[in-house]
Amino acid sequence: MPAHHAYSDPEGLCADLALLDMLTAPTFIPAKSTFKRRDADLDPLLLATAAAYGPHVTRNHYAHDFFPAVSDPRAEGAYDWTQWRPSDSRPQQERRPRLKYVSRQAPRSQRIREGKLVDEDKENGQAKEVAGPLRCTDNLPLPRPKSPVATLSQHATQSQAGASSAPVPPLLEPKPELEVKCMARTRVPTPHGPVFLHLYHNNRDNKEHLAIVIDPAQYLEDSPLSIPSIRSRSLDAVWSENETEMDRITRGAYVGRLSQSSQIPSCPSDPQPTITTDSIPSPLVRIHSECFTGETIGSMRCDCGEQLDEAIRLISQPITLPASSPCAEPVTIPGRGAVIYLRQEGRGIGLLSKIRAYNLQDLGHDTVTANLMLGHGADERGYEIAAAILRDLGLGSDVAQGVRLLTNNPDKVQALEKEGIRIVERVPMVPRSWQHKQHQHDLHQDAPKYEVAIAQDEEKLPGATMIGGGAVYGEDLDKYLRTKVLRMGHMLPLMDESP
Ligand SMILES: Nc1nc2c(ncn2[C@@H]2O[C@H](COP(=O)(O)OP(=O)(O)OP(=O)(O)O)[C@@H](O)[C@H]2O)c(=O)[nH]1
Repeated sequence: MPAHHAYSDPEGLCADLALLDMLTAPTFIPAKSTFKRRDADLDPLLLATAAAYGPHVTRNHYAHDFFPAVSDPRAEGAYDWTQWRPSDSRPQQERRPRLKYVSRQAPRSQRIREGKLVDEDKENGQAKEVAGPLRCTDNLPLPRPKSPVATLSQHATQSQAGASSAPVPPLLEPKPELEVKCMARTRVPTPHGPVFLHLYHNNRDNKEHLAIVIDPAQYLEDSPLSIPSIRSRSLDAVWSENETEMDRITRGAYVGRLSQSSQIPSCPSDPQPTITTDSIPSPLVRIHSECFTGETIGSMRCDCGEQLDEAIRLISQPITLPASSPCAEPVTIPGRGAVIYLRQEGRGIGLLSKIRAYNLQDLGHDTVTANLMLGHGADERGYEIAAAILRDLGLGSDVAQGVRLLTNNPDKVQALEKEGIRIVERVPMVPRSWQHKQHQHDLHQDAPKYEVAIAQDEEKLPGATMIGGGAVYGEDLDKYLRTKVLRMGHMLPLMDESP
């Protein structure tokens, strides 16, 4: 760069400023006129702009220190010291004008917070959307700060109090109190019977988590017992004064079975019967994490597809209640419960990392080590949103019956209990191939390989996901399940150790 890149030409200066304006404007503003051609060896403004597009420099930082010569003519390399005299006798206006440019962009951190900027995915160098709460047509209450970690005034007071005072916690932005809202609900017929699919938004992440509610008793006009329906409070709420009955029905806030002849919007105040008999078991609930490979393309590296189907099947099983007196008939009620389907692909590490982890597994590492080698935790999932969805559905609260949780994972039980969900029983999820193996073992010692038995027995069984009513099996799956038991503490007896 020439030592004296002078802005003695005011026309050139204006053109540069207009160009900078255009390049740093929050939205693209087409140039009003063409820019004057200048033949500097290296134009510092263009260099600065190019540099600002690099990975670690934001555009509004260029004037601070990247090209110090722009704002300070005495900075290193910027000033021709051979011209220096003890006192510069030239009048002020003859000196080189200093370029002062103030970007109109907010600081990068603020733009990221406001969701106007995409952050960089450190792992693959691609831009990714910054996670932020979903905002669209919903009317979630404004986030309320819980108890801030440390306020500015606390910081000021404590730092005045001197070094002996208690350590000041770092200034962190308080997380907004978690809110979930069921945006829509609809009936979906499945091989196991009808389910109500609920789609949730929340103010913590930008994922669309789901609840698959199994409660066909809601269709029955004369239910044998008064059992409370599993319904979303946020869905049944009135969202605005202007909401019409048709608006409510379209988003799924209706009762009974929707048809051309039955269109009854629900009411937030619809009375819910309380369970009067102890003999009705608590609803069966599964918290399931998304697994594209297992659920959609039938991967047999894991049992996720099978587990999703098995959970819906188990929850949909009719429940036979014991007869209340020797001469009374036993009563059968439809199955009740829900699968909360969390978008936490790959135990929270995402599909990209999970695919990479599979390659590491092919090299001989187990699922836990593969995650760690990629710089992730063994399990990065959280269950606050699942708990909030359960509460919204009236499941697992203290006043309600509590839930029976379908899982082998001790972390899930602990995390949900920490969130205040009452778990009255843990129901194990035994892999179907292990159930078969056990069955074959019980029948006779030299049973055929369980894979063959499974293929013959269950090939045609209908079910949810690509796996349907069948079972996944094979070497990959066995390794996966063993790692869950041996390294993640899953409560499942290993086949070779069971009788
Ligand atoms: N990182 C990683 N994630 C996997 C792998 N295989 C499956 N997953 C993910 O593991 C999750 C499955 O977990 P869940 O079905 O909730 O079950 P769990 O927590 O293991 O325990 P259970 O409730 O006992 O089934 C899904 O998000 C899958 O995508 C793998 O090899 N690596």
